[in-house]
Amino acid sequence: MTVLPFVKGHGTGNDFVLFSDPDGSIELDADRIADMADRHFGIGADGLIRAVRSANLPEGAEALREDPDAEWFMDYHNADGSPAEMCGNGIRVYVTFLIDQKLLELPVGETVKIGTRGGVHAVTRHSEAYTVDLGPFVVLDSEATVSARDLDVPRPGLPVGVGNPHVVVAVADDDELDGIDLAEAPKVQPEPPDGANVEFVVPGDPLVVGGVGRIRMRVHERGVGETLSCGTGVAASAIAVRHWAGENAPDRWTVEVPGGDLGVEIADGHVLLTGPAALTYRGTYEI
Ligand SMILES: N[C@@H](CCC[C@H](N)C(=O)O)C(=O)O
Repeated sequence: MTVLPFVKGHGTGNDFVLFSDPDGSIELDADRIADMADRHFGIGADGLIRAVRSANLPEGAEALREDPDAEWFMDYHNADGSPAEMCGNGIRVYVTFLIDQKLLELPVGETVKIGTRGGVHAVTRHSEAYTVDLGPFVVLDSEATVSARDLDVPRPGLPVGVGNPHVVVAVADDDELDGIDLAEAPKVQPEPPDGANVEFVVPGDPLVVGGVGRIRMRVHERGVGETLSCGTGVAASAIAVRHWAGENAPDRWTVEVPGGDLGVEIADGHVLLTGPAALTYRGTYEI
């Protein structure tokens, strides 16, 4: 039997189990990860993050080719055990974990490069939060149609890529947003080949206050279900609403999710996400 020490953490209520495996020697299959993430029979989390030195796994070697400074790789899996390219909330919690475990020194104001399946991302530490550069984004030309339980008719959705796939749907108002039942996965047509995270948004009224755009969002995450927050989903939502709003739309956005508020900035073709990260619990898990 192996006893695995783990830490739990969250970013605006999107929660993760994190453990350290610098040599990449701990093998966990999808079923085991799903067992650990189970909220009734396991530890419970939206995702599981393994801290591995990039040099010690094939995807990490690719990250090192992209940027030799990416010493650490965020090996991210959703609660159902599926791997994901990127997690905007998880990467802030991951950096907090590396600092906590004394695997990384990162004074306030400094930046670290982290390898992920979605490329290398720079994370900058502030006193109360982190900013992650999610890199360039894509707004796809193709329209999608999204239906969800308790949403009267299917709605148009905008496919947005921020390293992982998203489809963003605008709804009429707060009542409509709150009325959607996300216990069941929304259906996207045509079906995205690798699945998608689906965000439902209500643009603020007024949309812009003090030069900053405002959005409310709920999300159904691929491989998880409804979560209290999704960092890449927040970024995708700001990109979609900015796209719909046209030329005079701002570059800075505040997105309210059930777990709190996150900041988004679009600069030089990149999308930057700012938010908090916290470690909440330490334990051991027997394998
Ligand atoms: N919660 C994350 C996204 C996690 C991965 C996602 N479920 C996927 O499969 O793409 C975030 O904060 O970005």
